[in-house]
Amino acid sequence: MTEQLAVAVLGAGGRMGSEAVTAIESAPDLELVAALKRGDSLDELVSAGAQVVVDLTTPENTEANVRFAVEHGMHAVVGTTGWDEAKRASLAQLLEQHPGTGVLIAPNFALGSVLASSFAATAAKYFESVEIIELHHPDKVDAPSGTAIRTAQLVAAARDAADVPAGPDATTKALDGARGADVDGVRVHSVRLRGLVAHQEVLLGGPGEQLTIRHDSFDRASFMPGVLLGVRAVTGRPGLTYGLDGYLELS
Ligand SMILES: NC(=O)c1ccc[n+]([C@@H]2O[C@H](COP(=O)([O-])OP(=O)(O)OC[C@H]3O[C@@H](n4cnc5c(N)ncnc54)[C@H](O)[C@@H]3O)[C@@H](O)[C@H]2O)c1
Ligand SMILES: O=C(O)C1=N[C@H](C(=O)O)CCC1
Repeated sequence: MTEQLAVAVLGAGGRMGSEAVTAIESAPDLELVAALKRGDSLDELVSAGAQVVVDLTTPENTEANVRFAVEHGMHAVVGTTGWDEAKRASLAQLLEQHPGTGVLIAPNFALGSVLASSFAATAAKYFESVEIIELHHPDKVDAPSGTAIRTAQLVAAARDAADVPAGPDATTKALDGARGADVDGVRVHSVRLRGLVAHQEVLLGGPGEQLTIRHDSFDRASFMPGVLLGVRAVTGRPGLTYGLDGYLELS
């Protein structure tokens, strides 16, 4: 039998972390060697011999956690939000000093969500208008969601590459926030509602028509195939990968 990959979870007491612990424990090729909660020392990752660290913590803590992992020769799979361009650039620099070490930052692990964002980017240049509505549970601390930010970035890059002008918008008078957040020129609207898990709609409008690309995560089980895919693949993907789409064959 081939050796199991030693995996640690950070944020093991949280909604996603507890689900990831169960998924890793159920995978025959993976061994859960540490499950750290808030307040536990990161040194436990080293003493446990973790090869891959899964970070599902909070936007304030994730950067320090991941940098610690890389500095100690561990690969990391990161689902936590808050990784803006400056933090990613700084991490990429750190990874240059640790050749062979890989980090995956995945704003969304659900394969359907990754596909939906990719489809939206493909469609974006064919429509005058694009706006995003993301809808999540009310215990979420960040807005817009990491998924919506990533989707807006992909959509904006596709429109820029095709020289598509900004979408029409005659608004000159609006209450603060009424038109949502501007992410690279794409309007993103955030809904927080009890009963929801994680949902997103990309609305694409042209003369007389609308295309809506919607994805729903009804349960956090939806994220686990992507977490496991990331854990298994990251050891062979040195450097920084932003988006699970980087590990899939999407074009
Ligand atoms: N990429 C994805 O597919 C995906 C899916 C769901 C959630 N998320 C993101 O994952 C993050 C966690 O989401 P959640 O719903 O599980 O939140 P949560 O609040 O339920 O869990 C976070 C947990 O991390 C713990 N924590 C904080 N700092 C820690 C540290 N240094 N070490 C160990 N534990 C620490 C907290 O005590 C908490 O238990 C959020 O940023 C969320 O947006 C990503
Ligand atoms: O529940 C959350 O929090 C989620 N966070 C990620 C995001 O911000 O996009 C992924 C979806 C669920």
